[in-house]
Amino acid sequence: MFSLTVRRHFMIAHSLPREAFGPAQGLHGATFVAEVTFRRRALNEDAIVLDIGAAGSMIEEVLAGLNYRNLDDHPDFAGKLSTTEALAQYIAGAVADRLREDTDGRELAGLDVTLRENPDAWASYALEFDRD
Ligand SMILES: Nc1nc2c(c(=O)[nH]1)N=C([C@H](O)[C@H](O)COP(=O)(O)OP(=O)(O)OP(=O)(O)O)CN2
Repeated sequence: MFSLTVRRHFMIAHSLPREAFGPAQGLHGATFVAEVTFRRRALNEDAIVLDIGAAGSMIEEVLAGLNYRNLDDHPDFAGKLSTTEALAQYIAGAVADRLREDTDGRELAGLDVTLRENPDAWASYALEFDRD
């Protein structure tokens, strides 16, 4: 299995209104580093998993919908907790949607999104693609 990872960052504000989150129940900001790993069983005819530039553009498109937003007001997170884990799942789903629109992208085996909150804490979500 081959993999390619491309990294970008984005900034958000949000609150996590559950007792478990202590001071983070209040509105606070976060700068996340998003690492998206694309997995592929066999390289394409250009001997790559995916073009790095194309992968970066795809990630930027997805993150543009989150960057500088207060996620408490974002319709996709209405009634949901925008935890690092939930954000990783959301980004993975949105990147997967874009890959499905691309003939070569449909050949991928899956992807992983790792979101780093800070150098000591991160969360990941893995998606395996069904092949019919
Ligand atoms: N599993 C997760 N735990 C926490 C998340 C998360 O997304 N997933 N998020 C937060 C807060 O948003 C923030 O990032 C950190 O809050 P904070 O209370 O400052 O940090 P800690 O929980 O590490 O420290 P405490 O000692 O509990 O205050 C929190 N947790």
